[in-house]
Amino acid sequence: MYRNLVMGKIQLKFNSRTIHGGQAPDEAYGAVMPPIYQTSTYAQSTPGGHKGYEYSRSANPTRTALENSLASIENGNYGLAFGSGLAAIDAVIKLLSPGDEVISTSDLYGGSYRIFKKIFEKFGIVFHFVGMQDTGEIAKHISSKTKLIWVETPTNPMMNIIDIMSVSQLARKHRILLAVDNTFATPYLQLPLDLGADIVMHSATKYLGGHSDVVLGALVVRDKELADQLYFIQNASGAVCGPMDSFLVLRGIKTLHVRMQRHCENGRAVAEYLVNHPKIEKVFWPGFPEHPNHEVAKSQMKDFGGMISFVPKGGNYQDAIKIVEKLQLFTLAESLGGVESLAGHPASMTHASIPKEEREKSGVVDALIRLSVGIEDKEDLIEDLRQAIE
Ligand SMILES: C=C(NCc1c(COP(=O)(O)O)cnc(C)c1O)C(=O)O
Repeated sequence: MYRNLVMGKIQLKFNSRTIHGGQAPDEAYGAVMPPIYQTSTYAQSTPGGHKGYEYSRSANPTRTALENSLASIENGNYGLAFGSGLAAIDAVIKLLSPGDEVISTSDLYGGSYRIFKKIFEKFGIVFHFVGMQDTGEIAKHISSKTKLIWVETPTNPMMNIIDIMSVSQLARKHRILLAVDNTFATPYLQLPLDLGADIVMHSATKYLGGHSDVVLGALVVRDKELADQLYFIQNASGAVCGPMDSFLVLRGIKTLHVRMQRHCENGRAVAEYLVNHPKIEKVFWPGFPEHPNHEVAKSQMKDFGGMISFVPKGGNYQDAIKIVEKLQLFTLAESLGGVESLAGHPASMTHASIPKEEREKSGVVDALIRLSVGIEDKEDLIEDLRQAIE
């Protein structure tokens, strides 16, 4: 049970669990960092006579250390690691059967929309995309066929906030699984399992890895039966991550708490600069009291993160492109959550797989710019934005 991780007689708090959670010095030589077991197979003294590992798709000691760490930081009992965030999502949807229905937030990562619509609809899974800022809207779409509610909060890229506890109460009432993509917030800011979710998912490519040097996905659950179903899918489908990537995310997690503090501090400074800028039309950041669900954000988040989206005044496609091309410290690139600040143009990059009329319904207009505010000096970040927007 990783929730109550104890070292000796000390019940560890979150920051300590990012460093020690799920890990102990290696039994062989006392290595403090879990070794990278770069092996696909393990000697057996007789068929089945192994030391708990027989083939690295099924289990690998470095991946096990990462899965234990993931369970520990999300207050779960079981962690699972995959080759990417979308591979983790793939595993969750494979819990379902043809004819089952999923209610998903209508503002979500473009790749998540794509795997739902372009991959799993072909196998008979029905997806409804709903504005989830009001839990009542979700309830209107529940039927006897609804088996999963898929939440991102904050959402990518409109920064909508969804009330996890409220949605979990609705899901539980109808015996529907609730999965929360916790990529933008991370467990430093938000603990979906504590708020009633059944499954937490991460693109660990982002804040958990934290250095833009690995692609990896994660799931964390508390229920053993659900964990066993997901471990079966993980092994049977085989979309696992390797030991080197597992090591990189293990190392990233160790500084998650200090990095998130700086992401939040810099995020606030950038959001406040933009919202007071005469050439900026609208800024989307859950830390503003004017944010539609700011009170929900305050109730379920420790702080408001480093992800921000904004629209330049009178903005169109060209205005947005001109700004992102002029940025020098913010790097124009896909992805988010690394130590370096990144800028993106969702309409033509991360959300290009969503049809224009569909994405514009949730506010992803051609002029929208998304920022992943890193941990550089905030004065430099603001100067970069000033010269790009002027
Ligand atoms: C690459 C980007 N997003 C990946 C992502 C994913 C997919 O994770 P991958 O590790 O890229 O497969 C899932 N959920 C959220 C909220 C995400 O943001 C991006 O938004 O730039």
